[in-house]
Amino acid sequence: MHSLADLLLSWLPQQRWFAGKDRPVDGVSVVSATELRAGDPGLRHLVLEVRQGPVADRYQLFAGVRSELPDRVRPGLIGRVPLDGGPVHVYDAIHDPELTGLLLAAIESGAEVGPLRFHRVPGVPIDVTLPGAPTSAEQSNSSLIFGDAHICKLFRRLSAGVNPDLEVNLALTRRGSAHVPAVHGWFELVGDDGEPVTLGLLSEFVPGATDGWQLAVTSVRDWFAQPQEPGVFPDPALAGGDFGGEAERLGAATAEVHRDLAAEFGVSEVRPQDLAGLVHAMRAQLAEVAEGVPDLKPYVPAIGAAFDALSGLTGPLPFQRVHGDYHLGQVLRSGTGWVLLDFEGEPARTPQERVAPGHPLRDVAGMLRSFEYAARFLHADENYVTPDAAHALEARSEAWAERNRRAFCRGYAQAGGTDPAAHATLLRALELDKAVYEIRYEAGNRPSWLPVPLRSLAHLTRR
Ligand SMILES: Nc1ncnc2c1ncn2[C@@H]1O[C@H](COP(=O)(O)OP(=O)(O)O)[C@@H](O)[C@H]1O
Ligand SMILES: O=P(O)(O)O[C@H]1O[C@H](CO)[C@@H](O[C@H]2O[C@H](CO)[C@@H](O)[C@H](O)[C@H]2O)[C@H](O)[C@H]1O
Repeated sequence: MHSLADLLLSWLPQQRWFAGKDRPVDGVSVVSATELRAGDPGLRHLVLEVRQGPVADRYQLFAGVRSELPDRVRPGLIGRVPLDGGPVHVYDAIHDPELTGLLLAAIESGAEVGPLRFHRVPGVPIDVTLPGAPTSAEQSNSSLIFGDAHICKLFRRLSAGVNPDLEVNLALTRRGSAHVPAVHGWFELVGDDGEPVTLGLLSEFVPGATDGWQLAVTSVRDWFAQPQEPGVFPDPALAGGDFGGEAERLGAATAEVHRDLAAEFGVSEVRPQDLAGLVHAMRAQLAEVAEGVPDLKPYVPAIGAAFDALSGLTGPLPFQRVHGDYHLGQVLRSGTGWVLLDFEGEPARTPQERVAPGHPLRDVAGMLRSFEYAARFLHADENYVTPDAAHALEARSEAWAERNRRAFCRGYAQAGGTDPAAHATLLRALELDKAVYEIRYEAGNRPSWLPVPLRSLAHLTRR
């Protein structure tokens, strides 16, 4: 029988949340194990150290332990291992409602178990009988939904310190922002040095909401299905599932959140001549990603030129705390408006980079990239679009992306954000930088999606 570490070697790279799929895993070890429940089923919190070449990343796993495995838990199975004197099944406990409830109970009671500390925001009622079920969302971490009351995000790859998602959400909740779900609690691991490592965030669940990605892709499908009279290109505004109005409102919500972030975390003025560090970082990422993904190489000169053009900017630039990884999957349309999620920054960046102040147009650029993704991602699905049809649909994709880009930027500027139209050089460099990041992200996390950002580079670099 294999050891748990051996089983994890092959199990981890199959998980959506595992961020190192572009490199072989050399070794896995358990560096912290905390028993949250003894018996059958049992629950242990594990911190795993995963070694890949010179890099060692830490991931967390809530490991369920059972002698017999019910079918509902089977999707999380890691394998059978010798433990506590007998062979037992070990599995990812997010699939086991008998165990997920223990997390909510620990937050409710403010429990301390070994190095784990659970916190509850005072005054928030928590019904500990609610079972937690995993979401089916396309995401980098894992989340559990408890009834229609709470959602608990388990950060998978761990980094030292307070996670920026918790830090920013606490600040915006305190400010009474209507555009973030209220924080209900969190939990962390406190190391021997007293430093916390945020492990999870419990937030208000926004019921009946749909995320921006689903809405946008539905709109794109409707638009692709819109009939066309010979020689007359249809107006995307007249398509049944038009997203333009929502894109404009999303732009406005984004500007309001930027205003609140500036008020909470401050604004510093960066002189154009001080942008050299930023350009250097953009160029370094470009070189690194092109090395790993040769298909990026033909675009390197055009992208590099767009970065260099930043040296021609004039006037001080306001830098502030931003979302940092802004896209359509990070926004929910609730019954009352747009809600922003996941202020964790880009998961493929270092913790320092994730919290570094940036120009607010960085988020605008992220969302514009997302419109490009939504407009073209169906092209990568050969069951939906044959290579010939993909060519014919390109004009439709272009029109959809353009309409929603404009609407979003209009909403953003009208609500008081920096006018994107007046900062074309900066916006272009930020958009290309985001596209390069996406190529790295897709190679490491979802290799089958790699053609999506690669294909859109042809358009971006021609603009
Ligand atoms: N407060 C919430 N209410 C309802 N659904 C949510 C909430 N927070 C997250 N979700 C759902 O979970 C998905 C992933 O959340 P997110 O915070 O972006 O996680 P990740 O960091 O793993 O990408 C979202 O796209 C959304 O569908
Ligand atoms: O998991 P996070 O939401 O923190 O962000 C990472 O994963 C995203 C995908 O889940 C990725 O976003 C890219 O794909 C989206 C479609 O799935 C698209 O809307 C985004 O524009 C595109 O960047 C994101 O880059 C990554 O950091």
